[in-house]
Amino acid sequence: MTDPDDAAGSDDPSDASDPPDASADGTGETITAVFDVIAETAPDIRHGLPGRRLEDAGVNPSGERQAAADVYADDLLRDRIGEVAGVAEYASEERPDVIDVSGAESDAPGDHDATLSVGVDPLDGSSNLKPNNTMGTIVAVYDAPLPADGDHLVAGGYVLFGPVTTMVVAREGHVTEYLIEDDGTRNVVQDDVRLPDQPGVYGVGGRVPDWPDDVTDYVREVESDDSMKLRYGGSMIGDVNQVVTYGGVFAYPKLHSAPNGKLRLQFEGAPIAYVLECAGGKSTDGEQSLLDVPATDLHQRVPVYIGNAELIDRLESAVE
Ligand SMILES: O=P(O)(O)OC[C@H]1O[C@](O)(COP(=O)(O)O)[C@@H](O)[C@@H]1O
Ligand SMILES: [Mg+2]
Ligand SMILES: [Mg+2]
Repeated sequence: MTDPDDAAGSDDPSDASDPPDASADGTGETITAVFDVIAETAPDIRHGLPGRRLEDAGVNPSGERQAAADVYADDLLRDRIGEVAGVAEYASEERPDVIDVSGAESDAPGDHDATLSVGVDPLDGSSNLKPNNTMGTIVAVYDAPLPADGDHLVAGGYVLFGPVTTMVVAREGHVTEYLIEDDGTRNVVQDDVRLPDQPGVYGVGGRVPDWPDDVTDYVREVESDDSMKLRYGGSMIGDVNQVVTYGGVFAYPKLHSAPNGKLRLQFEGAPIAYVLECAGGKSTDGEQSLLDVPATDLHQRVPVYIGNAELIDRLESAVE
C-alpha cells in the first residue's frame, strides 16, 4: 500500500468489481454473495453500536465477557449469511456450536445442496467499544464442515470500522480493499493489495511480563531497527490493517499463562493468515503456517504471528 511516512493514501473509490466466478460449481457466486452481505450489514452493525457499547451480555464460549454489541452483530450476521444460497453452516466466536443454515439436517426449507461454511468474529476488538476505538468483523469461508483446516479456506476477509468503513477480501490469491458506503455498497479502493517490501510497524499483544523469553528477545530485536514503529491498539483488525498498509509484524503470541495465546484459529488466526499470505506475507503459530495448523476444536486458540515474510521467518527461528 503506502510508505509509513506517507499516510495520505487516496480514498477515491472506483467502481466495485469482483473476480469472475472461476468455479464450475457456483461457489464463486456464493463467496461474492457472502461478501455482499457483509458489506450490506457493516453499516447496520456500525449504527447499532451506540446503544450497545456498555451493556454486558454474558460470557462467550471462550470464557470472555460479551458486550451486547457482540451478540447483536452475531445475530445479524447469522440471519443474513444464513439466507445466502450455497452456505451450509454458520459459526461464530459468540456461539458454542455450528448452525446448519442449509435446512438439510432438519429437512427445513433452505439450500440443501449448499457446501460452504462461514465462520465469523462478529466484532473483533469489542473491548474497544468503551474507549471508542477501532474494531472489525472477520470472515472466513471454508469449503468443508466446521471446524475445518486452513487448506479448506476459499476466501477470507475483514471489515475495519475506523474513521471510514473498509473491507478487505482475499480470494483466488488476490486481495482487494473496498470502501463501504453508508447504503452498504462497496467500491474498490485498491485492487491487488500487497504488503510493502519494507516493514514499518510492529504490534504484539499480551502483557509484556507474560511473554516467554524467546518472544521478548524477538520483539527487542525487531524494535531495535530504527525504521520500526510500535502500533498496538487492542483490536486485531485495526493492528493487522496497519501491517497490511505499512508492512511489519502483528502478533498475539504464546504467553506463560496461555501457551496457545488468545486468538481463535477458525475465526481470527486462519482467515487473517489467508489474507496476509494472499497479499505476499506469511503467517505462523511459531512452527508452521497458520493455514497448516490442524483444526481440532471450533473455539481452539492459537499463537498468531503474521506479517512480512522476512520477519516471520526470523520469528520461526527465534521461538521454540
Ligand atoms: O486486550 P488484549 O489482551 O491486548 O487483547 C487484544 C486482542 O484481543 C482481541 O480483542 C480478541 O478479539 P475479540 O474482541 O473478538 O474477542 C483482538 O482483537 C486483540 O488483538
Ligand atoms: Mg477477535
Ligand atoms: Mg469478537
